[in-house]
Amino acid sequence: MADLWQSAMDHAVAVARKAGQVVGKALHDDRKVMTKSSSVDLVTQTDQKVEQLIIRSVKEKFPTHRFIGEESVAAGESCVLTDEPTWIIDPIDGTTNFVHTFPFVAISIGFSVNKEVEFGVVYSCLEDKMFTARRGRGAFCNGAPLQVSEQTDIKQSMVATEFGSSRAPETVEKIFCSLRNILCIPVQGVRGAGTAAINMCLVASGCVEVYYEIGTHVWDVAAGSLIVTEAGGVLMDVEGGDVDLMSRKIVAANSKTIAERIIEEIAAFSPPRDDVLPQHQ
Ligand SMILES: Nc1ncnc2c1ncn2[C@@H]1O[C@H](CO)[C@@H](O)[C@H]1OP(=O)(O)O
Ligand SMILES: [Mg+2]
Ligand SMILES: [Mg+2]
Repeated sequence: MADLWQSAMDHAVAVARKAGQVVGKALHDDRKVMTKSSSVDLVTQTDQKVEQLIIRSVKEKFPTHRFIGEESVAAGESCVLTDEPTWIIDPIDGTTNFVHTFPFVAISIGFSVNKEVEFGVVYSCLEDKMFTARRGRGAFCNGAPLQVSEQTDIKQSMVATEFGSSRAPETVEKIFCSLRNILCIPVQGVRGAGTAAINMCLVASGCVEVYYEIGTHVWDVAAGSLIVTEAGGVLMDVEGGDVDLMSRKIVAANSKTIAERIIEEIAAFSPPRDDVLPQHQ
């Protein structure tokens, strides 16, 4: 059903662009903040409004498709990936950035069939960069092909990561342990855009060699995962195994060499998986 997925992808691009306009407008007049799991896990009316806008628009065109949306899961819906065509949506990836007007905010839409991501759309709306990938057909930014960096030396590499939303002392300890180990390899720099989806697009674009994080959710990484692999990159678990998008642990790198080198330095921990209740811990 290749043609059907292409029309779904075209729809995803169109609705992501429309969502980006809503986000861009709300940046100036509608940033009323609420909290979810903790005082640093933020949500706004715009997150909820944009998710509803996307889901409504997709349902009209593809009434049988399923959804996993960040804000729907936060409202109690299940987060289980089946073999059915499923839209995996993060309406605003980078809500903390949005609230502070820090200029990296993305709409992330992944689409999976038989538990495999068929296409991914990440719209970095404040930069007006539309990142797209379709399985087997490459990754693009505003239509231009993307290619990961060719760097093989970790000491000449840039690393992206985030501090996440947990402030539990044991978690913060592990995050800083990994960060210190990696900084002292030494690598040339450590960066974080404040959004998992854009960090993955930075790997796909060749700006950073590797992004790793523990604590991401499936809606943060579904679309970006295909953009990275279609740009020639690799995905792994932080402990070296195969990536599992529900496991909340991800390494996205330009190569297996760089991924494995970073993994040596990561102090791993295991937050509750996305597909077991309760959500959002
Ligand atoms: N305080 C915080 N700092 C950074 N990321 C946070 C965060 N709270 C939630 N996150 C989420 O965790 C992801 C991975 O770092 C981010 O892309 C972001 O997605 P969100 O904006 O969609 O919630
Ligand atoms: Mg997110
Ligand atoms: Mg979000």
